[in-house]
Amino acid sequence: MSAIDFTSIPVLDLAKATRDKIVFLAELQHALIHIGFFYVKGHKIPSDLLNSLTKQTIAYFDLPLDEKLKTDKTNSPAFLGYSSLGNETTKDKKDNREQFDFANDYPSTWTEGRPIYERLTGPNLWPAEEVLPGFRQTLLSFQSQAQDLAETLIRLVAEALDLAPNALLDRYVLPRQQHHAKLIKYPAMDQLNPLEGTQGVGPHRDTGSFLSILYQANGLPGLQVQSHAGTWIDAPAIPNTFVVNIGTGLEYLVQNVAVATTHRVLSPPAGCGPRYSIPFFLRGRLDQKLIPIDIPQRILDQRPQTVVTDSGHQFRQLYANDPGLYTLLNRISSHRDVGIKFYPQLAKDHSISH
Ligand SMILES: O=C(O)CCC(=O)C(=O)O
Ligand SMILES: [Fe+2]
Repeated sequence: MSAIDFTSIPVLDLAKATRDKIVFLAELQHALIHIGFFYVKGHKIPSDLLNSLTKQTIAYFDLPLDEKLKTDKTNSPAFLGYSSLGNETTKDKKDNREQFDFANDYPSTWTEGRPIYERLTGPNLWPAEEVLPGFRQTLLSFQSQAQDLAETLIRLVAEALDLAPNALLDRYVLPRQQHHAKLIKYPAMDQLNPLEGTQGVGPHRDTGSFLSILYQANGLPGLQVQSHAGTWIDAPAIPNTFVVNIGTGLEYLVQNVAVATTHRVLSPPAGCGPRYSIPFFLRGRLDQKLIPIDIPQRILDQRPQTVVTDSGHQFRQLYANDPGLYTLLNRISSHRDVGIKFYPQLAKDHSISH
């Protein structure tokens, strides 16, 4: 076990990043190296926008199934749109959540002969405006503000590791890159088939991304983070904050000195109603190999020695060598119906079946 383990998740105040930067960077450095998770308060995303986002999220999932299926992911080679309850798996176990994936609204530009992962960039599937007035605009506004926040944070992450502020952003994140976000609904246990278990989403590390920013929209508990010793620590919703965590891409790039910590979501207890949450994932560019960067030795020396994980996930060298193909294969194995429809050969070559 490492010398410094954690029993709770720290709250960092972004306002301090300008007011008292040295202290802020020291707190951030500690969170990156020893926890891999932190809350951020003092951000600039207006609460009015977040309240509208929560309302739109609930309204979307309350639509009749046939309306939601008009935006079904099986219509999107970019894996955007709706996936129904139990349609996603983590480590071959069914997750009990419904989702709507969205991203910066870009057209698809892939043509035959271009790298296949370029098909991951493509347009959103929106419900008709008259069905959910304001939905599209609210989500895109959140998407753009969450991206600004993530870019601010990744600059501060670089500084906290004694790198130049733009060392990560300029090289590894493209200005017009398509980043994903999603609306998620986790039904409470009394709304699920008892045989389905209590896995909202199973233990995992965020793969194929650098930073995740999570808004716990209606304040329900369920998110848990695994300490180095293997204990599950609650990460309850704290008003006016986001939960931030590190993805495996960034972990690899910085020689494991920022940890991509394992986490999971338990279905809400019976009687609580559903949990709604909205993560945004800052993705590294798909065409840029990941080559670990130089980090000062005094920072490397602080790395935890042993970290227990229930994730089962091993870093795959393919991610570093070909982030685009890796990201695509990851999406195919999480959403097999979409993968088999649009990428049958790849799914076959990698033994991905229903
Ligand atoms: O919904 C949550 O609270 C966490 C979601 C999550 O970890 C994920 O989708 O990667
Ligand atoms: Fe996650």
